[in-house]
Amino acid sequence: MLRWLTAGESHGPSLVAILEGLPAHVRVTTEDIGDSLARRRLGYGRGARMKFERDEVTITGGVRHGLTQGGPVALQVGNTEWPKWEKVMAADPVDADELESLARNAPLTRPRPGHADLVGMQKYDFTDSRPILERASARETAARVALGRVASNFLEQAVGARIVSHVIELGGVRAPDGLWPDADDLERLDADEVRCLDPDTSAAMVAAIDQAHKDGDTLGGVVEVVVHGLPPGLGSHVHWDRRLDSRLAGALMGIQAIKGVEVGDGFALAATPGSLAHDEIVPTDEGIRRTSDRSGGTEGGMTTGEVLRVRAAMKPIATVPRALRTVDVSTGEATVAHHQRSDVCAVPAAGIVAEAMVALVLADAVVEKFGGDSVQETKRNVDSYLAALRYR
Ligand SMILES: Cc1cc2nc3c(=O)[nH]c(=O)nc-3n(C[C@H](O)[C@H](O)[C@H](O)COP(=O)(O)O)c2cc1C
Ligand SMILES: C=C(O[C@@H]1CC(C(=O)O)=C[C@@H](OP(=O)(O)O)[C@H]1O)C(=O)O
Repeated sequence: MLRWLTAGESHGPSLVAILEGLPAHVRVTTEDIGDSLARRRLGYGRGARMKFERDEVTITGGVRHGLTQGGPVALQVGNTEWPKWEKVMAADPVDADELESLARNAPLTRPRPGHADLVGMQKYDFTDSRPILERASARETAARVALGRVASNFLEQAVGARIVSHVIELGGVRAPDGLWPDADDLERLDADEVRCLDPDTSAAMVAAIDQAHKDGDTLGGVVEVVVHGLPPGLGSHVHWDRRLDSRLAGALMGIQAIKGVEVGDGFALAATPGSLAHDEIVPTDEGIRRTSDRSGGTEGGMTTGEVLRVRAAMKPIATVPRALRTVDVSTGEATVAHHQRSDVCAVPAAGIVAEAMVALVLADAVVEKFGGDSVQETKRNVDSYLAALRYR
């Protein structure tokens, strides 16, 4: 079993993360993780913070000379904003007069609709939304992406699986159906401002972001994560919580602002007659194959060996510049929500976070099915399973 955990606040000194349960000999370096973190910062429509926040990653445990050692992998992503927040976010008590003199520390009493602010204050008994928004912030996704890179290196080295995401809808602009990337399209997608495969759609998405920016508004969209090279049989049909689709859906819904998940053609299948909704099975010279990939590479909660496709729908950024109505909880008066800076659209970045979550779930499923204390052992187990597969 793989376990992972993150800690840290948006303006604290750093985020930390631990991944436990990976075999030894997974090749991974600080540079690999830095590359993945840089991909999360790409994307047209992100706010001011992305221009000056750097993700300073340090691996602090579990890796030696570029190889995992079998113990928990621990890492830290430094927040370069920290010096400005040293007092406001200090772990130890700070002199009350000094704190009061800091404009940055003024209590946030106008909770933002669409954020954890209000309900978090109610639940955790705070009169200031700072302690809530610091942890609810999607800054935390940097830690997940860092762990996701370790998991995805493992998947590639043990199984040969490769993960890539793309944006299929943004601000209501939709890419043509039936278009999904090969693993080799990753660089091309990263070079596109909104990580969309189709250049015309990409241009329309960029225009939609410009318009939203002008209007003081924000946008959401849909990302699709595509995984090539998975063996059949990850997950299981035998129990709801062992189903891979259920585990993937939970992981994707666990990303801030994700409000819907689809596996394969998802909701569209609900409106399709059964004769056209499934992937027919045919004999070919290369063995048994499916004629299409509407199911997104899972049947009965298990991978089929076809391309895995899962989608996540992100709501528009909740800190809307044209601020939304709220209540000032210190007075009970109607007012508008506080707004400083924020992203206009973070859908391309959400795709990178979704890749990380999918990588972690799949790595867990691989460890569960194939075991192994070294990657070599996992790979031998995968190879022997594939060699013995009936009905290939
Ligand atoms: C990559 C990424 C970046 C985000 N950036 C912002 C942002 O700049 N401003 C904002 O208000 N919300 C941002 N969000 C979304 C909020 O964190 C999210 O709306 C909030 O957690 C509440 O959503 P929930 O109800 O789904 O948790 C971002 C989300 C993601 C995944
Ligand atoms: C810092 C990141 O994203 C942040 C996520 C976020 C939110 O409310 O979720 C709000 C913004 O932060 P701030 O309120 O400090 O401007 C984003 O920049 C990041 O992705 O690294």
